Amino acid sequence: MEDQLQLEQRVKELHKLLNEYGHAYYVLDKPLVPDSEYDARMRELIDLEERHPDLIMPDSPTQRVGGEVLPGFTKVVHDTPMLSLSNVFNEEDIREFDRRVRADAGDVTYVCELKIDGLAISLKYENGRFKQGATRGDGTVGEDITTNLRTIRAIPLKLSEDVTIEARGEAYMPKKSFMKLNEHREEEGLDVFANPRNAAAGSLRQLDPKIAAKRNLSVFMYGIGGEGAAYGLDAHSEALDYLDRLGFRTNPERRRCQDIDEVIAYIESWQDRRQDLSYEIDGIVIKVDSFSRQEDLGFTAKSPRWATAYKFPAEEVVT
Ligand SMILES: NC(=O)c1cc2c(N)ncc(C(N)=O)c2s1
Repeated sequence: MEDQLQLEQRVKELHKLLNEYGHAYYVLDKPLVPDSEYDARMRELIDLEERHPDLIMPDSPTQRVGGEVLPGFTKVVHDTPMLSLSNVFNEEDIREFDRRVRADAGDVTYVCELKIDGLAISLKYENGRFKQGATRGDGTVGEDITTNLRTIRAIPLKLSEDVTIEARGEAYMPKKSFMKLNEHREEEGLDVFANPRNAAAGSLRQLDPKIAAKRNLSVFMYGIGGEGAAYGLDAHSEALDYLDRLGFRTNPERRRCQDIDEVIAYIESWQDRRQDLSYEIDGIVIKVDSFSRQEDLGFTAKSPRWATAYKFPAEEVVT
């Protein structure tokens, strides 16, 4: 008869190990141990929980893939709207955006980020634990896809601090996973997905989380819902670093730019390099960094006036 206390101790140790290994592998893309070691520890935890179901905790790494198939998705009203971005298409538009920003807010610095071609999501945590995940929907009302988002290993079930926060970002399917998925679908005589964004959206709209779990989705988180100032943050770049510290996956290619010339140089540097990325991007997001400058600028009916998205010219499809 194994000692109950020793069992609980070992389960806690395995949670800690698997969360550390998982964070390093799925969030930082820097594995700490070979896959064989990760799998062996996961196997040990699954066996322990099968023999002692009383030891199964809701945030155990084994509990990412829920059992039940949902009858449908319930609606979620976002605490603050998930707005869309205005678009710019060339250098003249970008300079005009900068002129308008400086007319109302004076000299500003910007943050440039890769615009991930996936679907926007909202993740809510209470006291550091993942509680609810939703799609953007129409910006005001989205769908509760918590059970599907729990299967994405780049989404932490428990944060490094017991904070109550909403993180916003993009769920996406890596290019390699997209190619493999379409090969399988072709072999099975199923319709193929037109692009990774549709494949990611289709995967997260599955009512059976076991299907979403097999689609190898990932995320990049890029904002905090509500007032960043509530967390003692003065700028978007600080919010991104805070999301990192909490355990979220953020995109490492972000760049703070002192002026619009640096923004334009950054955009030009990605014009051709984007095909080297393991995920699709459809542009570059440009944001005024300071939250107080953002407040000076405010919003139009549907978009922030302190941000815009430069869209790459559509790639000519080689037929
Ligand atoms: N619609 C939006 O507000 C955004 C959409 C996206 C996107 N698809 N990818 C990256 C960012 C970002 N890093 O801010 C944003 S922001």
